[in-house]
Amino acid sequence: MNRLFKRNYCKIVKDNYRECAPPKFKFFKDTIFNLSSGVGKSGVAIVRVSGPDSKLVLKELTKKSNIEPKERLATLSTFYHPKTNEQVDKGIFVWFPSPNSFTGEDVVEFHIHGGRAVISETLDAISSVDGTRPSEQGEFTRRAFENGKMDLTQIEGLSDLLDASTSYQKKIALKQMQGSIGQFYFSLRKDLIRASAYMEAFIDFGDDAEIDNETVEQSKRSIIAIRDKIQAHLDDGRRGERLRDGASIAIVGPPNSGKSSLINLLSNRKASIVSPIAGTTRDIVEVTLDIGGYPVVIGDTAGLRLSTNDIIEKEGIEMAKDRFNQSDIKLFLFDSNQLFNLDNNSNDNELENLLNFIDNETIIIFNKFDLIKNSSQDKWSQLKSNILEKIKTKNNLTNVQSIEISCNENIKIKELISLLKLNLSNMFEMNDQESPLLTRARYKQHLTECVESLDRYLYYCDEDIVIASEELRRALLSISAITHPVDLNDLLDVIFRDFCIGK
Ligand SMILES: Nc1nc2c(ncn2[C@@H]2O[C@H](COP(=O)(O)OP(=O)(O)OP(=O)(O)O)[C@@H](O)[C@H]2O)c(=O)[nH]1
Ligand SMILES: [K+]
Ligand SMILES: [Mg+2]
Repeated sequence: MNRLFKRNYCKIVKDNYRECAPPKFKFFKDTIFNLSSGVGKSGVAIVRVSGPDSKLVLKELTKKSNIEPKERLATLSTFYHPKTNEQVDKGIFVWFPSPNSFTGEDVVEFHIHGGRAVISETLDAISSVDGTRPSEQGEFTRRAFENGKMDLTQIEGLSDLLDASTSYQKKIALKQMQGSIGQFYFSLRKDLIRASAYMEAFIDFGDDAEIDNETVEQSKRSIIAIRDKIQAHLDDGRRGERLRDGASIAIVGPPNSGKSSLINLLSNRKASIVSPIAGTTRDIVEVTLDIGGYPVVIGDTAGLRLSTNDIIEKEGIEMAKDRFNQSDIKLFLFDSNQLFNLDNNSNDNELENLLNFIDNETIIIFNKFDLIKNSSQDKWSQLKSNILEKIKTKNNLTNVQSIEISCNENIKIKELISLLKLNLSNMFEMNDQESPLLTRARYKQHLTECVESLDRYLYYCDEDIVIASEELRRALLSISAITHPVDLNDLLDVIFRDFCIGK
């Protein structure tokens, strides 16, 4: 490669890197404060102060004008109101000097007794110090972002962490808050910069560049590889969606097999009407649950009686079928006793048709197992394996999962839950190490735009190098926008609106 070209190439890479470096410190003038722990009476409350006058606040509240607080160590102290000199509380403060704090600024935390009067007097004491004001919603986090302590994906991870209601959601949010997804996008961006710098240098130098075709081809190949990596990340098989909305589980089966009894048992409440009348459930009854730390939405459905003439029931059955087809995990419930008493020689069309539904994502549940007498167990086992074998051959399945339970007698319900956990963990944790979970629609949008630009680049790069290079630049902007968007204001307002006052 020509030396001049090489130098130009390096300069372009450097400039681009600089462009996507995290922002510099902002040096906000105001010192902000607020209650950071939950509102209401509590054992301990935490009031956080951030900004240039944090140390002044500490001096005023401790009445020690030459205090040299220990860094990031809990110190017991009495706190006073600077105006009245009255004692406010006795508690602990922790001093986090800039830049080693959450916001990057000087921060002091007061750990005080969590009574309403103590909290309000402490806030009043702090507000009486010059240069301080109460924080706005999410303002501490916003400062952390604007001072380059966190990128936008980390902040979104923090927001998810505060919202997480299951341990799996918590695990993913914590990873994201610590930068997993941000680093993934950052490294994609770096690769893209390196690959595209060849193109830019080529344009700047034109024919003088004396770069061989092989160099251009190589740059093209690496761009194709990056494009494919982003596309693979985009094709995440709804994993991100499931994380947010929960995996979808459907309970289906013939009428009166105990579907509503099962959803009530799993959700520990009377969510759906149970009765001995076949055809009780008509609509889909949904319950959001945490099973083994995974978020799920379970739907109870109308009993599948394929031969019915009742139009309302028919409608319910259609809904049940749709729900079955859209679900990640399907629980197909049979009444063991009913199966047991079927006349072996009769060709039960209804049952045959029902068996067609069962696929790889189905767990077959033989409910009402309490009704199978001990003396009939051998006969039952035989019957069961015949049915399972039939399902396998009929639907071409290598394996079917099944379990015998009783909703009324609480037989093997724990085992059923373990089986569900196993299926959920296989589903949620798969490919976890390959690329981070696509957790937000916002990322999806930017990445899709990025891939579209790269596709246009690949289309144009042999025809019009200027257009092609412009597309590369756009691809870079799209991916940068995920962690460090150019037009921030609207986006930040939306994000920080979700945070509480003291965060
Ligand atoms: N013996 C016994 N009876 C059960 C069991 N589970 C449910 N039942 C009874 O079976 C009847 C039907 O139960 P449901 O839960 O309403 O059944 P379903 O499948 O929702 O019925 P549809 O909504 O009409 O399709 C009720 O009388 C339940 O008490 C069980 O494990 N053992
Ligand atoms: K019923
Ligand atoms: Mg029901």
